[in-house]
Amino acid sequence: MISVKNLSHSYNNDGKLAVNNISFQVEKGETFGFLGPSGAGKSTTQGILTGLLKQQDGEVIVAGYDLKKVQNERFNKIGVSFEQSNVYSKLTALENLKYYADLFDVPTRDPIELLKMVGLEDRKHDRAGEFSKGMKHRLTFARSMINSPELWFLDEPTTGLDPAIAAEIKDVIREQKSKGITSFLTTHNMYIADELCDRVAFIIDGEIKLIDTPKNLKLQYGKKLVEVEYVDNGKLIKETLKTIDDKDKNRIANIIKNYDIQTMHTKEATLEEIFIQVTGRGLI
Ligand SMILES: Nc1ncnc2c1ncn2[C@@H]1O[C@H](COP(=O)(O)OP(=O)(O)OP(=O)(O)O)[C@@H](O)[C@H]1O
Repeated sequence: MISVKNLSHSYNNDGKLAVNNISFQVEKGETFGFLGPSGAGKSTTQGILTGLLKQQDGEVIVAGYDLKKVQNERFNKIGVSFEQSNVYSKLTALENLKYYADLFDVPTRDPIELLKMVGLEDRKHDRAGEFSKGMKHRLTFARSMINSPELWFLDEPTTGLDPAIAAEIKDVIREQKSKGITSFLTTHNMYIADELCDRVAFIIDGEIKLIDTPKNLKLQYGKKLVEVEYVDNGKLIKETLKTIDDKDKNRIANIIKNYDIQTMHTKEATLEEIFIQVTGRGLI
C-alpha cells in the first residue's frame, strides 16, 4: 500500500536533511507505526506521503500511485487526520463534514454516523469554532473517514484526549483495521503504538533505525525477568530474577517449592525502553 525507497527531504536546500535516505513498505491492511521524538522527521515523511510536501527524490508509491506523477484521484483513496485540527470555525460540525464530502469524486459516508462514532452527534449543529481542542481533534478524525479511505494517515490520534474518548478512538482504529483499512500512524506515544500497530519504525534525526513488530522487539530487547512476591515468616518479600541465569532459575524453583507465592509475572521491556536502548535517546 505504501512503498518508499531512498527518500530524503531538505527544507532549505542547505544540506540539512529532515528525512535522510529512508526506505520502508507498508502492506495492505497493516497498521504501521512511525515513531520518534519531536523533530525526528515524522511529519515531513507524512507530509510527502499525503502530498502536502513535494517529493524531492527517491521513489514513493502510495495506494498504487507514483507520487512523482500528478494523479489527484489518489486523494479519493486516502484519509488524513492531522494532529493540528484544521476545521472550519464558522461551520457547524455537520456542515464541516458535508463540505468536505463534496470535495470527493467517490461516494461518501453518512456524516451523522461519523459524528456518532466520535461522540459529537449531540453537537452536530454547533459551530466548530466553539469546540474544545479535543472536540476539534475528534471532528478532524471523523472527517478523515468521510471518503472511506483505503489508506488512513493518523497523526497523534489520541493526543490531548481524555482517556475515555481516547479509548473510543482506539476502538474505531481497530474496527477500521478489521475492515482491511491500512493505517500509517505517526506518534511519539509508544503505548498507543504498542496497542495498535502490527509493525513499528523507529525514526530519529531523519533516519529509520529499525522496523519490526512490537512483539519481536520485546522478545529481542526484553529483559527476560520474573518478578515474584512471596510470604516468608509473615513478611511479604519481592524478588526480581533473571530467567536466563542458572542461579536465578534455581532460586525461582526454590521459592515456588518452599514459599506461599502471592504474585508472579514476567517483566517485559516497554517499547519506550526499547526505543531508548536502540537509539540512545528518549521520546520527548
Ligand atoms: N517548514 C520547515 N522549514 C524548515 N525546517 C523544518 C520545517 N518543518 C520541519 N523542519 C525541520 O525538519 C526536521 C524534522 O521535522 P518534523 O516536523 O518532520 O519532525 P517530527 O518528527 O514530525 O516532530 P514533531 O513530533 O515535533 O511533530 C526538524 O529538524 C525540523 O526543525
